[in-house]
Amino acid sequence: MSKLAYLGPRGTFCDAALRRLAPDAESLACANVGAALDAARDGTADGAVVPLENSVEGAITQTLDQLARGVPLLITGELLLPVEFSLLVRPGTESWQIKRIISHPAAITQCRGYVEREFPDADVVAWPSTAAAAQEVAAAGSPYDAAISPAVAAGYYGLAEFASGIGDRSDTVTRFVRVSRPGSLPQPTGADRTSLVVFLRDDHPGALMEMLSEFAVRGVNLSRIESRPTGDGIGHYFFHFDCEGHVADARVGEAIAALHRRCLDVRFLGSYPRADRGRPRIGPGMSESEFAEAASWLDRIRSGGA
Ligand SMILES: O=C(O)C(=O)C[C@]1(C(=O)O)C=C[C@@H](O)C=C1
Repeated sequence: MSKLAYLGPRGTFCDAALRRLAPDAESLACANVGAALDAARDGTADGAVVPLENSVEGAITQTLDQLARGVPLLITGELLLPVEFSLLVRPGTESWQIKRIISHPAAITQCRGYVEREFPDADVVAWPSTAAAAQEVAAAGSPYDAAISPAVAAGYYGLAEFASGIGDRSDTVTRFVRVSRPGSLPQPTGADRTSLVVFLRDDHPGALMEMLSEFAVRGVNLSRIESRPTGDGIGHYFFHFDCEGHVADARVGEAIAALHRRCLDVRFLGSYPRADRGRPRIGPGMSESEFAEAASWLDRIRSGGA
């Protein structure tokens, strides 16, 4: 049975994502995303399940930065998980007693409207995860009164659901990915996504456009682009890309190879089935058979044929 690390403890959205992505896996709760990825890297676990982006909050930058550096890991699967928040309290807690609220920063931001409306004077404090917040509120003598958390954590930690559906939007989704140490890639399914990190060779006019054009001229649709600071001063960035298709597809493989030629470094983060099963629209001249035919035509003319 494989063991997967995740942002714990039991009851986080990450826990729910892991159970959906790998129902038979053993799970290893970690204190933060970095620790979960390190467990996958050093072999403590066979892989990890981590949040990558949220439909309201955008990128989970901690995950992006950790995947871009250090020992490489490959994304082997993704899941879109609807996220619904509840306010969890110790049983018997009344509204006027809720003065200190804790949760994961992403959860706090997604419930800002509710908290400002219902508890305008409360202190809101960031905690490592939603379920860690629930666990803290349940602990004897905790100075905190309420946790923004998935409802399921109430059962795990003996809390009561003071309010449910407290997110500012009811249709929020977080995209989670499963990562593993490099090995074999998931087979192409025709509905795949490829993730990459690109470090520029130098900063010059049009550098971003040159990268984008490698995808555009091969008819590869991008589904996400994110710039992240390298840390080497203001104005220095690297880029995360998600594109439609699998590295085994000629158009995707050639686009990535072109970036490898032109850029300082390209970190391949994996090709894996899309959670929404969406298939790319393949423009004229961009199909596998057309790439293959063009390659054999080139071979022919290079060897003197017509
Ligand atoms: O704290 C959790 O429950 C998590 O799984 C983390 C996380 C996140 O990193 O965005 C996941 C989904 C929600 O957006 C809030 C928190």
